Amino acid sequence: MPAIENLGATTRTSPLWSADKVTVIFVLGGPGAGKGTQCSKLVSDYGFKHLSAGDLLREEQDRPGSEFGEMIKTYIKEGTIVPMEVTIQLLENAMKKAMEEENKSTFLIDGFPRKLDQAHAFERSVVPSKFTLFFDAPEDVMLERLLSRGKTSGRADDNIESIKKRFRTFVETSMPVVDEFESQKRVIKVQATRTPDEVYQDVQARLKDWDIEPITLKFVKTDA
Ligand SMILES: Nc1ncnc2c1ncn2[C@@H]1O[C@H](COP(=O)(O)OP(=O)(O)O)[C@@H](O)[C@H]1O
Ligand SMILES: O=c1ccn([C@@H]2O[C@H](COP(=O)(O)OP(=O)(O)O)[C@@H](O)[C@H]2O)c(=O)[nH]1
Ligand SMILES: [Mg+2]
Repeated sequence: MPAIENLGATTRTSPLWSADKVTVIFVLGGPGAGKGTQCSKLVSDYGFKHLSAGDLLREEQDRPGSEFGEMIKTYIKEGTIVPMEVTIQLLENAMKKAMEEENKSTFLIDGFPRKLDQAHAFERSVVPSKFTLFFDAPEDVMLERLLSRGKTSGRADDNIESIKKRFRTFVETSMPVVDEFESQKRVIKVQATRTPDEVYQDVQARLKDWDIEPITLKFVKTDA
């Protein structure tokens, strides 16, 4: 991947792609709600391309020579939102790559947009989203999951200090994004407290309402 020396994505005044050609489903929910877990399930059944904004930021943070590495590290540890120019450029680059190399056109964008300015800039300059899949869980459930993930994740933000800050950012900065999409009737809200499989059953049922069906592999019987 080229260095993101070109941060031009957000300066565009019209979308790079049309929503007829490229489908974007935003996946939101508090830290630990299970976004990544549900996205993995969707990838295998629906053939979507899964792009986690957090994973792309961590990858850029660790890329030798990145001019953004130190900045990203600080924002992640503090649970605050990295300036949108960086995240949107990383997402656009990854989308382009998946279109060219894997022929993908439907994207699950996980953990983004976490702030209203990002939501507006992405839809204005990259592509309007179709809807948002929102995973709802109370903080006590999310806290327990994150502390448990922290035992093996190696993530600098899966500790109690960072988690508290992330919860605060979620309530103050990210929920307004969900509320705005909700007011536009573009949110599928799923209760995320049950087991991963039970949550996934709900997700599948709700996607059906939007005419989104799993990929079915057809086995044609042939005469031997
Ligand atoms: N429905 C669930 N019930 C219990 N644990 C879950 C559930 N969904 C995810 N987890 C676990 O909780 C942690 C956070 O899940 P993850 O998918 O990484 O959430 P997010 O991407 O929203 O932060 C992981 O350790 C994951 O295995
Ligand atoms: O659009 C984004 C997505 C993530 N982050 C940062 O990356 C961290 C981890 O995000 P991730 O989605 O990986 O966390 P999760 O919710 O899955 O635990 C966040 O707390 C933010 O600091 C950000 O700045 N902008
Ligand atoms: Mg995640």
